[in-house]
Amino acid sequence: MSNNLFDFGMIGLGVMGRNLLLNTADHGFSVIGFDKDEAKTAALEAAATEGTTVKGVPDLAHMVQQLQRPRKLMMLVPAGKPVDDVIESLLPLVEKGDVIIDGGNSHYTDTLRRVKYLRDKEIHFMGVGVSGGEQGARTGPSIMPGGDLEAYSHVKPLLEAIAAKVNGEPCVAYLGKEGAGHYVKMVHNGIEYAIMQLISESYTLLKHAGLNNDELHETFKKWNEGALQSFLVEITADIFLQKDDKTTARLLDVISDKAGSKGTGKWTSQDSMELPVAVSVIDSAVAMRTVSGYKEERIKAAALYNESGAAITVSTEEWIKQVHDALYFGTILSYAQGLAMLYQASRELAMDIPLPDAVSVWRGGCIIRSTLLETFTQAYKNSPDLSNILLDPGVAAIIKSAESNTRAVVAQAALSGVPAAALMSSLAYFDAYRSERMATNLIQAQRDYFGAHTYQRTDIPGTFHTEWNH
Ligand SMILES: NC(=O)C1=CN([C@@H]2O[C@H](COP(=O)(O)OP(=O)(O)OC[C@H]3O[C@@H](n4cnc5c(N)ncnc54)[C@H](OP(=O)(O)O)[C@@H]3O)[C@@H](O)[C@H]2O)C=CC1
Ligand SMILES: O=C(CO)[C@H](O)[C@H](O)COP(=O)(O)O
Repeated sequence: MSNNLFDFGMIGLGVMGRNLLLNTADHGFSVIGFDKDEAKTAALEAAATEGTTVKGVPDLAHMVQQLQRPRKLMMLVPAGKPVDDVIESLLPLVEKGDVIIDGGNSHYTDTLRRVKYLRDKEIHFMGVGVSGGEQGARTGPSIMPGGDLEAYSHVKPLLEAIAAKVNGEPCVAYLGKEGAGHYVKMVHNGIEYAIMQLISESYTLLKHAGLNNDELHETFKKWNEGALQSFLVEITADIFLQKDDKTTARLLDVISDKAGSKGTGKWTSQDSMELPVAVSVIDSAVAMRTVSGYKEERIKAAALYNESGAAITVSTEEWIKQVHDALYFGTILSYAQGLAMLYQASRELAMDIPLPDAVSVWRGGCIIRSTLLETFTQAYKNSPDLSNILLDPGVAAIIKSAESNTRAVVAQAALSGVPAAALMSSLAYFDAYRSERMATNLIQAQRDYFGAHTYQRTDIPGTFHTEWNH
């Protein structure tokens, strides 16, 4: 710490801000934090590792005055108005050339607006996605920065120090202009929703075959030692064992099935439609969280439509293998759709997102980290401008190996009446994507029939309209 000035300041000392700041201090940076909740500010220093330089201050101006220039400040406050409020409180305190970072889950259009607003005042504003939850923030998250390169040069050493490491490489890279960091984080979360939905469908399909919590734990634990190795499969295995501290049940069995959400999955679906890019597995995941909220209607519908579905016909061992492959297939389709969205957004929104770097950054620290990302890294090494990872021969070989079991699971889910919207969606997307000729020629005919919307022909160039025989 030179001149008694601090290297880095944090505004918002909740789950993410406190842990990221302590992580930063552990890497030799002197840090200072402020939260409008005085109790959180007061608790900061006691949580620091011995020998690190960490200070909590109850006043924002006091914090800003104690930062080295150009000042490097991050906020980790809830998205929306709190971010604008923090910016307004900072404006009288910061100077030309300072760097303000929003590390929360802000919508990228808000980030674009804020970048412009602050650029006019010669303040750098960076939208930086951070993933890894509480533990990741404390020990090494995946970090997705976007913004101007000059600002990035000021914070690069610090972000590289605190990020998760994979094979010694930090899980952070410059991901493009202005809103690119938050765009990549939004799509990361869309993929997160899709994979979580696929895992929950796999859970219900295995339960349908009679697996209890201990067997589910063993199954997911084993899966996590193989091709499905990932953070989400790993924590799922743990979840089955957690005991409830209020009853004799396992905790999972007493958790309500109404799923919450803060909106990033929905934003991914909404923005995919603007581009447009098809992210149907993500859409299904968002829709299923919504359906989960219809609890009272679902209870009535369950009584009305209570026919039991067909039993599973294969052995439990074979069913576990089939569900494994279906989850693997669906997971690849989730990444494929998210990455295709980034590919398109990078061009349409002129954000210059380097896809190989985005994939590399996701390999460690974040919620969607998995060994599959090594496969995708290789795919981008072979072909850096790949529009969809399904077109990579290595990925195609994996998909083909899992395809037949995926079909078996989707068919069985339909016959048994087990909800499996994301798995079904992944297979439906795949079948459309691999169709040289789809049935959408009929849609074109219908559009021209009722609305003279015109169509193109397969044999003659040009645009045509027919007076259909009504
Ligand atoms: N939790 C997670 O796993 C992840 C969260 N994120 C994102 O990170 C951001 C922060 O999340 P998280 O840490 O979980 O949220 P928390 O609610 O735990 O912490 C936010 C903190 O910011 C404080 N705060 C709000 N407004 C101001 C202000 N104007 N000035 C100073 N402090 C303020 C809040 O105080 P008070 O409580 O008094 O309002 C609170 O202490 C969000 O955008 C979230 O979506 C990203 C990745 C993972
Ligand atoms: O950003 C995160 C992880 O990367 C959040 O933890 C996650 O998105 C939570 O979202 P939701 O509450 O909508 O499930």
